[in-house]
Amino acid sequence: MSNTVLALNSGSSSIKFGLFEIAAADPILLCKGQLDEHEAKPRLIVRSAAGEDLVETRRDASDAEDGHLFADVLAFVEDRFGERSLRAVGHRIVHGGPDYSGPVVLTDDLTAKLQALTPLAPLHQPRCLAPVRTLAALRPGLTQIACFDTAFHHGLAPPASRFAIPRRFEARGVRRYGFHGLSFEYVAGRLAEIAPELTARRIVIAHLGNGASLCALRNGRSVDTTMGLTPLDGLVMGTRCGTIDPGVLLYLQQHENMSVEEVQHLLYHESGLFGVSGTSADMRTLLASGEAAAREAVDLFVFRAAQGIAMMSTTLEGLDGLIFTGGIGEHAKEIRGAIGECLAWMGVRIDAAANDAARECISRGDGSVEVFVVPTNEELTIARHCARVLRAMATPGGRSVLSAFA
Ligand SMILES: Nc1ncnc2c1ncn2[C@@H]1O[C@H](COP(=O)(O)OP(=O)(O)O)[C@@H](O)[C@H]1O
Ligand SMILES: CC(=O)OP(=O)(O)O
Ligand SMILES: [Mg+2]
Repeated sequence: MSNTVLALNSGSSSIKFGLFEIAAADPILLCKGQLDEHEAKPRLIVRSAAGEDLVETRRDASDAEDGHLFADVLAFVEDRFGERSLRAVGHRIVHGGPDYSGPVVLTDDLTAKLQALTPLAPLHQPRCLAPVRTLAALRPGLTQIACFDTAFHHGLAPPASRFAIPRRFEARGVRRYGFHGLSFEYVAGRLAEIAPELTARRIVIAHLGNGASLCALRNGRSVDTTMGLTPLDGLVMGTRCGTIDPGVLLYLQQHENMSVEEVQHLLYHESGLFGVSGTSADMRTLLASGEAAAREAVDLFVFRAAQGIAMMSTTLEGLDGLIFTGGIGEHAKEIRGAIGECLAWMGVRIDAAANDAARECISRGDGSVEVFVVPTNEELTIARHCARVLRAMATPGGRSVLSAFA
């Protein structure tokens, strides 16, 4: 019987998962899949590690709301790998607040505490926590582990972490937290494998997906990032505005008579690529569109990403490596190419043929910045975290679960 861990990556536009065998030094992917809850007939797809279709089920929307898709995932795992093979479920939890620098075992109390952070990540936190409750109801004894997007940025310090508001608010936790940490951690680890000579240099990772953020890395650690107290700050995103004059928020409330809830909805759901194009949040649709507004939305996305990379380079006092990841970063060669052009003055030179082919290294030899495309793997990061927590739990007289990650 294998010891397995199910890693759930609940994002703003999808729930992806991977099932991993955790006996070996590094977790081994057994199968992967996706839950599409927002389709008219919510769908579960499971594929083998090599990508062959294994299972596809559809449910009525009301069944999916009641967690039946998760019951289908458990049934698949138990059927295929044995009833007691599943040792834990690891969850991507977007906001961990100020306390967590690593993964922790979820309890009812912790789940409630994390739920209270919903106003700081309204698009994500409920979507991340709903499966925790569903799985606890389906398998009450099952160990569930929270793996935080914020944890990788735990070491952020002023000035990068500080907002220019009265200090009493910082003491209450109003500061830059940063997100996409599970992705940045994976990519930083992968970079250490593919270009070890770069790890001590000045690196920016661009996670460009439905949510998008940048991370400045020094010696493999996050020293700056574009998202803030919430995943609303920084780059232009699918439906989120990114950095905006805070006076706009006051204007909307004072002169457009919008309520706080309406402003929140506008900034999280109606802005970004969707708001500027007026048609779509999906980069594929916008790139294929002939409309001027779609082109302008893409141009704004590129402009702000390039500005952000220059800003992260200021924190690092230069730039030696730039890595693209996330759905857009991995697949949209037009966006990588356009960002590269905006940053030519900084020594970024993208090789058109390598970029078209999405090779691992896409920079030309005459530039001063090495540019890579690295597919992210948040599920593997979650599985690694879970394996460490389970090992620490299993060590007789060993360190506590929490101190093992300090
Ligand atoms: N071939 C492609 N060309 C351009 N954009 C793409 C392509 N494939 C995916 N994308 C973009 O990636 C986005 C999703 O990124 P992803 O990282 O998977 O999202 P999430 O933030 O939900 O994890 C989509 O909204 C789409 O705009
Ligand atoms: C934090 C965040 O923006 O996540 P996602 O890209 O999944 O929306
Ligand atoms: Mg994602």
